[in-house]
Amino acid sequence: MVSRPTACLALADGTLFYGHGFGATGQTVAELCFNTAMTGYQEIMTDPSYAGQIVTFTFPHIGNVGVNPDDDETADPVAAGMVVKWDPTEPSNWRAAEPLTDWLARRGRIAIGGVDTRRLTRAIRQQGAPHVALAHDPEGQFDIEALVRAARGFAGLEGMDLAKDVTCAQSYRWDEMRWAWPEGYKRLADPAHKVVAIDYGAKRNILRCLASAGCDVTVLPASATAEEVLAYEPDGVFLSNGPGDPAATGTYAVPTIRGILEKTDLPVFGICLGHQMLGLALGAKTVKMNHGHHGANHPVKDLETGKVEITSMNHGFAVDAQSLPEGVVETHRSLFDGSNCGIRMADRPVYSVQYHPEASPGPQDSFYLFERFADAMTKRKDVA
Ligand SMILES: NC(=O)CC[C@H](N)C(=O)O
Repeated sequence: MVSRPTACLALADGTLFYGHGFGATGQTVAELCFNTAMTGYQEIMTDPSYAGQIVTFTFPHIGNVGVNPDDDETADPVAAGMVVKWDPTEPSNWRAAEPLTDWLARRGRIAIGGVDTRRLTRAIRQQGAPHVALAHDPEGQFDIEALVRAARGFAGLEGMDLAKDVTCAQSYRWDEMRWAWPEGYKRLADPAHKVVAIDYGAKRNILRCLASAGCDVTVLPASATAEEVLAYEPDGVFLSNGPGDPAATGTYAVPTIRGILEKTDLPVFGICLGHQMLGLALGAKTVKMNHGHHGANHPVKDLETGKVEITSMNHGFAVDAQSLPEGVVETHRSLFDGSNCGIRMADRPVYSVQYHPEASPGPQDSFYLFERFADAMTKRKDVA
């Protein structure tokens, strides 16, 4: 139990969790979710898809391997804060460059330790991702009423376009491949395919996976138009993951994707928010889930082969499989709750998945999806 609380997590229904604050001091409001992954807290905290969310880690030992310069999925932590069971211990790992606590403080992120994360996780499941306020004060002074009011005042992720906040400001090239110990990340020597990746909040390991599958990647901001994408004369188009409500981002992303689909026969591959963008562009609908899927052990069935993949997931919205129009096939389904996890156009190499084949963290069962994208680009060139 906590001896002297220096942090307080207030749920909008008035439930309070006290604990030890670490990282930055101050107060933040967000939606609260839980992630069940046993590794990869640094990748999770720096996944841009967590913008607007505080992450409860159900795995109790968080922080024990510190943080290092290689595992950031983007330049800064993007999750709004973190909730853990045990206060982080001194890091013990050959890759550790800094303790998690210092890293969070330097980057302005608030965390709370000493929380009964099992009880909190049950509350999240029962209430559906609650709105919360998290405060850290070394003096332990909390205005509880104001905190609960702040939690209630959070507008929620529905209707929020957050991709515009986390996308790149300018286009850039990416040629770094996956980690090859002991040399570190390798550079792509001889790329076979030119790919434009639209960045709604892309994780770096997705770009590394594309490069490792033989793609010379140019990353464009989320607002790119079909004309801007096609000006690069790509062999294929990739749609990235990202935060917020897909319907809100779709207002400008969908016309771009439709333009690409109407003007070309290019292979298109999307992941997570990119999957939702493709779904919307093809005429499907997206829905908000109760508490979403966030973890590294989610079983997904490939409906075409019958094979089950263990996948990494992080999403609070989903494509409604009932809304898929004719000509669009459901390819993957969650074995936890039956929700849609993949689609493709029946007659074109245009496909997407709700989960994360780049892992980071998580199993790498689904890397074949990057190779499938590369194969589709090779095939198209062979026909031409
Ligand atoms: N990882 C992602 O791309 C998340 C997509 C979307 N923001 C969701 O929560 O469903």
